[in-house]
Amino acid sequence: MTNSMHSFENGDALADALAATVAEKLASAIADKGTASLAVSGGSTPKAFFRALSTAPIEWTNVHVTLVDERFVPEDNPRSNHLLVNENLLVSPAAKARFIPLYQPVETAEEAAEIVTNKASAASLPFDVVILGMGTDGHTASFFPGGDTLAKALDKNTPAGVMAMNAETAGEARLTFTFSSLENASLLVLHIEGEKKMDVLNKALAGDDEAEMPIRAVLNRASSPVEIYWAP
Ligand SMILES: O=C1O[C@H](COP(=O)(O)O)[C@@H](O)[C@H](O)[C@H]1O
Repeated sequence: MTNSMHSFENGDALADALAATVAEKLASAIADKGTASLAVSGGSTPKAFFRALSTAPIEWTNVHVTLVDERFVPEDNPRSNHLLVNENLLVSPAAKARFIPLYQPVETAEEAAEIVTNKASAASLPFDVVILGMGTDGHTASFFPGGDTLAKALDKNTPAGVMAMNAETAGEARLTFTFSSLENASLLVLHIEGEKKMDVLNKALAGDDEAEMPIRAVLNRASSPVEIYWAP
C-alpha cells in the first residue's frame, strides 16, 4: 500500500489538521454504523492533537476510545498512557467517549492481555481510526526491537487482540494490540514530530529488517495506506 506524507509548519498546525481529519472519519463511521472506534498512542507527541480533538463536535457517546499500547502500570502512574489520555483527550465534549483501558489490576501483563482482548476486541475492532507514534529506536505501539513476543505480535496470522511484551528498552512490561489489529484501520496514521524522527523514518523506509525497526512492518505491509503526519 502506498504511504502518504502530510507535512506541517509546526506541531499546532499538525494537531488541528489531524484532529479535523480524525473527527470527520469518526463522524462518518457513526453515521454509517452507529458507533466509531479510535485507538491512540501514548508518549510525548500526541498531547496537542488530543487537546484539539477533544473539542470536536461529534457524538462522543458513540465513540469507543482505547490505546494501541500501554505500560503495565495503574492509571495514576505518571508513565501511564491512560493518564495522558484522561488529562488531554477525555476532556471537553470528548469526556463522554467510552474509554477501554488496556491495564487491568491483575498479577501479570499476560493475564491483563487476555482479559482486555475480550473486552476491547468486541467493542472496537476493526478500528475506524488508529494513530501510531514511533520511538527513535523504530518501535511503534509496543513493538520493541528485542521484545520477547515481537515476532508473534508482528505476524499477520496472529489474531487481533492484545499481547504482553517485555523488552529491555521498554521499562515496564507492556500491553500492545497486535499488528493484525492495527494494520487494517480505515484511517491509519503515523504521527511523528521533529527532525530526529524524520531521520528515523527515512532509515526505516530504506530497509526491511523488522526485528531491527518494527515500524517497518507498518510501513511496508499494512493493508491500509499509512498517512504520515509530520511537523518539525
Ligand atoms: O513508549 C511509547 O513511545 C512511543 C513514542 O513516544 P514519543 O514520546 O516518542 O512520542 C508511543 O507511540 C507509544 O504509544 C508509547 O507507549
